[in-house]
Amino acid sequence: MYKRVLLKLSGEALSGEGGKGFSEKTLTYLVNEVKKIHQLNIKLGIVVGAGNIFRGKELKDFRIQMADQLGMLGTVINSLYLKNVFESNGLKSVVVSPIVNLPSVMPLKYDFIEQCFEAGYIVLFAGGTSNPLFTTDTASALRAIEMNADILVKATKVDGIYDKDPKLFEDAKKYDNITYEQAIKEQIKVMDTEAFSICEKNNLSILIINFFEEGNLLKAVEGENIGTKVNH
Ligand SMILES: Nc1ncnc2c1ncn2[C@@H]1O[C@H](COP(=O)(O)OP(=O)(O)OP(=O)(O)O)[C@@H](O)[C@H]1O
Ligand SMILES: O=c1ccn([C@@H]2O[C@H](COP(=O)(O)O)[C@@H](O)[C@H]2O)c(=O)[nH]1
Repeated sequence: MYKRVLLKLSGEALSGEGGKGFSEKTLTYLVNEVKKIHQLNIKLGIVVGAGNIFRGKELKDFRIQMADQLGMLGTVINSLYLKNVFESNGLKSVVVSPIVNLPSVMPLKYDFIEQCFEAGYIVLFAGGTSNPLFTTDTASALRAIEMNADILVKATKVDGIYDKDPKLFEDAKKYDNITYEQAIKEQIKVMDTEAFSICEKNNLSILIINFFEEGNLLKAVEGENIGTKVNH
């Protein structure tokens, strides 16, 4: 079983697949899935995207530098939203981010994060990398390494990495394992190349799983053979 896990959630884990905003049904599902792993006493960090609010590239009339700042703020909104939902359901959590100074957001400090983990808090890393022109995939790779995670679990809308996009091609073939090098070379779009590259340099395994399949998160943390594993 993994002891320190960075979970990357799509913004759609809050809205439902393809949706915008927040869905009570999806959030209840999310809380139940997270509860199953939190009770194993693992140190859990979460990076959440903002596809349910803004993805920079979707704002066509904006310069990307500006649009991405809205996207990063979207991740702060989602993290605060999640903190509230978690706490209403008995899950202690803290939001950390270098990009905003709000009463419920703490600065990102390694010693503080470690104290939170020791006290059983889920740490929500908000604000992406703090820089436009990136996405929360890259942020999750950075934060995973900063928190010394054993694994980066990307919980998304597909059940792993395929040789082509399985949402577009019915004949796409799934990989159980793939190297970082192959993922980068084949320009696999399920995760940013930057994220693959950071994980490769720091020897951090990635597991891609389908978030919307009940029990998957627990199976992933327990080391079951699901999804697609990316390593050397
Ligand atoms: N080779 C591939 N294998 C698997 N999925 C792929 C592949 N190429 C493209 N995809 C697509 O990548 C998508 C997942 O990446 P995407 O960036 O949309 O999700 P996310 O990172 O979970 O969301 P968000 O942008 O909200 O953080 C899948 O829904 C899938 O359609
Ligand atoms: O480091 C970062 C992370 C994110 N952004 C912007 O936020 C949105 C939402 O993140 P997703 O990973 O797409 O869910 C992203 O599209 C960027 O616009 C950023 O600029 N820098």
